[in-house]
Parts: sequence; C-alpha cells; structure tokens
Amino acid sequence: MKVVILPGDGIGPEVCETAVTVLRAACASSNIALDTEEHAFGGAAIDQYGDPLPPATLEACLGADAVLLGAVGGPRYDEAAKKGAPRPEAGLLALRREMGLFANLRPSRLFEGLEEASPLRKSVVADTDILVVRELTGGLYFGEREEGSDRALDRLPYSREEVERVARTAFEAARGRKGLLTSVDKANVLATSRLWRGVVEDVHKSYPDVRLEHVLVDAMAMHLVTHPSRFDVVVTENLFGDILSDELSAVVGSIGLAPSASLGEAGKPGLYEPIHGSAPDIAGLGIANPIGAILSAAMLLRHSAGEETAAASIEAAVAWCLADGLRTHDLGGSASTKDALDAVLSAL
Ligand SMILES: NC(=O)C1=CN([C@@H]2O[C@H](COP(=O)(O)OP(=O)(O)OC[C@H]3O[C@@H](n4cnc5c(N)ncnc54)[C@H](O)[C@@H]3O)[C@@H](O)[C@H]2O)C=CC1
Ligand SMILES: CC(C)CC(=O)C(=O)O
Ligand SMILES: [Mg+2]
Repeated sequence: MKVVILPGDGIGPEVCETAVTVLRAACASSNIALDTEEHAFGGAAIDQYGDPLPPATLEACLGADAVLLGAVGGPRYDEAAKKGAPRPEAGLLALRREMGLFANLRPSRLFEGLEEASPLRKSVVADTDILVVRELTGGLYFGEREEGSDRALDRLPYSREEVERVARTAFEAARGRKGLLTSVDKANVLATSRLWRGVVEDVHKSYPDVRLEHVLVDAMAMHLVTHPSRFDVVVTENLFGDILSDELSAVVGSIGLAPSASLGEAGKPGLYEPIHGSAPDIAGLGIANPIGAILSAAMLLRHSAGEETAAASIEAAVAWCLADGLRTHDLGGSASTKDALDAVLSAL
C-alpha cells in the first residue's frame, strides 16, 4: 500500500507523525506492506515552492493508494495572503477537487469514559454515535468569488449530479448502520437547498429500507446539543457539514478526537485527515491530541486498503486507552502527544 503523507502546518506534522507511527505498527502486525512518501503541502509548500499544492505533490497523491494529511494554515499565511500570497487552504480545496473527493465522512461517537469531557449532561450525550456525510467538492467553497474592499461575492452552486452522488454515499452508509438518514438544508430560503431536498428524495426511492427526514440547518445546530443521540447518518452540503461536524466533535468531547475520510469514485485514492485545523495556539508545545489523526489512519486502512481487522484494531486500542483514562489537555488532562502515542502503541 502506497501512502502519501502531507504533514502540513502547525500541529499538522505533530499529529501526522503520530498517526503514521500507529499506521506502521498496525500494518506490521497485520502483514500489510506499507510504503510511505512525504510531500510538501499547504503553508510549508508555500515556504518552499511558493505554491500550497506543488505539481509533484499533486502527482504523488493521484498516484497513491491513499493520502494522510495533518492540517494546513496559520496566522503567518493569513497575513501574507493580505499582500497577495496564496492561501494554504486554497491548496487543500484544490487537492480535494483534483482528487474528486466529493464525500467527506466525519464520524463522532461518545467513547466510553468520556461523558465528563462533553459539555452536555451525561443523560443527553449518552449513546451519541453520528456519521456526518459532508459534500466536499461543491457549494460555497468552490463557487465563483469576487473580493473587493466594499463588496464581495461567494456563489453557492450545486448540480443534481453533485447532490445525487453524495446522497447515495449517505444512504449506503445509513443502510449499514441504524437505517436513519437526516438530510440537513436551508430549504426555506435557499434555491440550492430546495434542489438538494428534491434530489435526496429522488435518491431515497432506491433506498426504501432507509428512513429519511429533512431538518433545517439552524434547528439542526440546536438538536445536536439537545438530543444528539437520536441521529444516525447526517448528509449535508459543504459549509453546513464543515460547521456541524466541528460542533458535534465538541459534543462528544473534543475536536482533537475527530477523524475523517474523503472519498471519490470507487478505486480512486482517498484522503484521510483529522477534522481540526493547524491549531496555531498550541503548535510546537507537544500537547496536541493525535487521536483524530490516528483514527483517520484507521479509516484509511478500512476504506482504501479494505483492511477491516487492522482498522478495527487501531479503533479498539484508542477506545481502550480512553476508557483507561488517557486524557490530553483538550480533554482536561495532562497527557502529551507522545504519551498518547505510547499508550495507543502499547494497547495495539
Ligand atoms: N483541514 C485543515 O487543514 C483545516 C485547516 N484549518 C486552518 O487551521 C488554522 C486554525 O484554525 P482554527 O479556527 O483555530 O481551528 P483549529 O481546529 O485549528 O483549532 C480550534 C481550537 O481547537 C483546538 N484544537 C484543534 N485541534 C486540536 C487537537 N488535535 N488537540 C488539541 N486541541 C486542538 C485548538 O487549539 C483551538 O483552540 C486556520 O488557518 C484554518 O484555516 C481549519 C480547519 C481545517
Ligand atoms: C478548506 C478547509 C480549511 C475547510 C475546513 O475547515 C475543513 O475542511 O474542515
Ligand atoms: Mg473545518
């Protein structure tokens, strides 16, 4: 299995290195031949090449079985962008588009022992286990943009085909879980949301065994903190999915725990990354929670290598460590990134 590693910026390299070490250990114990190749990406690639997605990095990603990414961005690059420099985040958007990664799977479940880390009451957060399926290559992030000091514009385009393919991914996922799909939109205002709702209903005809409900995004933001355990799979457009999945990660403990898999057509390489950003406020301190990145490596084994046993062994090791009291600072503890790595390796 050939995996391209994109450490990126801020805590990206810290959590990525940790996840690669766990990935290597899981592959070694399952006799999976792993070949890794690191490439410059994001701010680090701007520093080196003036380009957040250099051609050699893109070529390597397209030719790999999978890509493992840390995170990109940071204040230094935000400042430089004001003077016309490229943005690290633009490299990530371009990579998602070039790799055709239209479906972003973002699971969030309450791990045993983490009830106290949730801001919600134990009785409210208990049994929360949600898979957000976020559309990843359409909508506002990819629409036409105009930027001026007195007027700016971001367009939000969606086509039937773009909604159909991500809806199919979500219905398939719901079929393999509890059988409930919640489609989130803003159909009382947005034309794209009315298209979204209609297309999701059309796709539903092929999945009569899945229950489908529609919820408006503002109410959904509320439901996720009042009764998160009633949801199963949530499908939504790019921006709403970005926001709701960060909210949900905090509901079950911390954004540092949340992994993701970005997938395109079957047989094409997937991209795996924790859902958090480069966390400049804690970068370099050695205290970042690497679990979101480690669980992303597990998703890589499942979705890009078909290695379910190796994936499940990483997830079980993480669950065991958390149940055993492993707490990084975001979870109210004092474990370092290295402590978390050592604990997961020993559990594995
Ligand atoms: N996929 C990517 O590469 C993403 C990049 N970004 C970029 O990251 C930069 C920072 O963005 P923010 O809005 O601050 O979001 P962020 O997710 O980096 O951080 C938000 C808060 O969560 C904490 N946090 C995040 N990950 C953590 C971890 N693994 N362990 C412990 N604490 C963690 C941070 O310390 C911070 O207080 C920006 O430049 C943004 O554009 C943001 C989101 C995704
Ligand atoms: C372009 C990214 C920085 C957007 C984001 O926040 C994410 O994908 O989680
Ligand atoms: Mg985000």
